[in-house]
Parts: sequence; structure tokens; C-alpha cells
Amino acid sequence: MENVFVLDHPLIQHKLALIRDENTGAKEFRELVEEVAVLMAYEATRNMPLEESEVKTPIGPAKVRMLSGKKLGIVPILRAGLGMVDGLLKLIPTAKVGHIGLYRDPETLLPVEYYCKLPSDVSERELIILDPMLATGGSAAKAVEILKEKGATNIKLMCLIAAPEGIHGVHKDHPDVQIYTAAIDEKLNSHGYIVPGLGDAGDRLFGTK
Ligand SMILES: O=P(O)(O)OC[C@H]1O[C@H](OP(=O)(O)OP(=O)(O)O)[C@H](O)[C@@H]1O
Ligand SMILES: O=c1cc[nH]c(=O)[nH]1
Ligand SMILES: [Mg+2]
Repeated sequence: MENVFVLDHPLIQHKLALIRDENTGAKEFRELVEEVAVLMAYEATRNMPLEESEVKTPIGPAKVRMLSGKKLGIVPILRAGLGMVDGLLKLIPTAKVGHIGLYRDPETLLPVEYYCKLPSDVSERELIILDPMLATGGSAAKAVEILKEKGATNIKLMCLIAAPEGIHGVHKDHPDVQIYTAAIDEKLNSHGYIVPGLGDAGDRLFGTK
């Protein structure tokens, strides 16, 4: 599948298994989601551009390669995307963070926007949208649309679990968006939940069941 990257590193897969387990409580769930986000960020930033530079070690000058100052932005979709933010910031502490508040209407399954605060230079940044669950794809596609309306052109999406419907839902209008996921599950159930998935990510993160 074009522009879809399944991150099958053993540590990611092991932690995802624990995240899925219904016996994993909120504290452990939060810790694991953050840990997986760190590992996924490591993989998803593989192609970041480097430039030649020089530093002085205690012994003498060394030619080194450093990130070429590309500006990054991370954009969690509230609420569940918040669980991945600190993981990304561990690896990319200078990234700016924008927030997009969306909830999915339980009847129509359509996203409803309730908040948006983005860095003022969002159009110049390489952006990574964060949301653990890509179900119908409505929320992610809406977030992409909001960012593109602000002029963003370089957008990635990082999730933990994607349904085939969600990948299609994003790529139908936004084939340029690279999707990084730890798993592609089987399908959606009649309530729009990913099967087997992990349940409701926001509720499991914040204990709001
Ligand atoms: O791909 P979709 O069909 O749009 O579904 C996925 C969305 O649903 C969940 O959010 P939810 O509406 O439960 O809000 P929450 O994060 O506040 O719990 C999830 O975190 C995604 O944002
Ligand atoms: O399976 C799903 C689908 C949407 N949102 C979730 O949190 N889980
Ligand atoms: Mg939820």
C-alpha cells in the first residue's frame, strides 16, 4: 500500500499487545502508549535531512552530521492523541505542538470540531498528526483538511491501530499523507470501533468509561 508504513519493530509489537489487553489499566496503558510513540517517532523520522557540520571534541575537530534545522510540528487530535505527545517530544524536544479538538458523533460517526490552536508558522512546518485510532478516517481526514487550509503541505499521520476503512478514508482525499501505524486491523464493527482494536483509546487513557 502506497504511503502506508506498518512499523513492525518487535518492541513496538510487544508493547502494542499489552496496550490491546483489556486487563491493562489506565496507568500502564498511558505509559505504554507513550513508549510506543517514542519508538514510532524514531522510525518515522528516519528520513529527516542531515547537513554536514563540525564540532570540536576535546581531542580536535570532528566532521559531523546534524539535523538540517527543518521545523517540525506535532498535532495531537484531542483527546486520545494527547497520549502520544510526550513520546514525540522526548525525541524532538524543539517541536511545536498544535492541538485539534475533534470528537466523533456516536450516531453519524462524523467528526465534530471543538478546538483548534496551531503554531503561527504551521504552513512552514513538517507536521505529524497524532491519534492512536484510525477507524473510519473521518477525524484524521478532518485534521488534515484543517492543516491544509492553513497552508500546510507536508503532513504525516501517526497512529497505533488503523482499520482498512480509515486508511482509505484519509487517502481518498489526501493521498500525499504518509500514514505510520503499528498495525492494520481487520475491520470496523457496527458502532465504528476497530476490530479487534483496543476499545476506546480516549476512555482507556483518561479513565472516563
Ligand atoms: O477514524 P474515526 O472514525 O474518526 O475515529 C477515530 C477517532 O475516534 C476517537 O476519538 P473520540 O471521538 O472517541 O474522542 P476522544 O479522543 O475524545 O475519546 C479516536 O481517538 C479518533 O480521534
Ligand atoms: O476503535 C476505536 C474507534 C474509534 N475510537 C476509538 O477510540 N477506538
Ligand atoms: Mg474516545
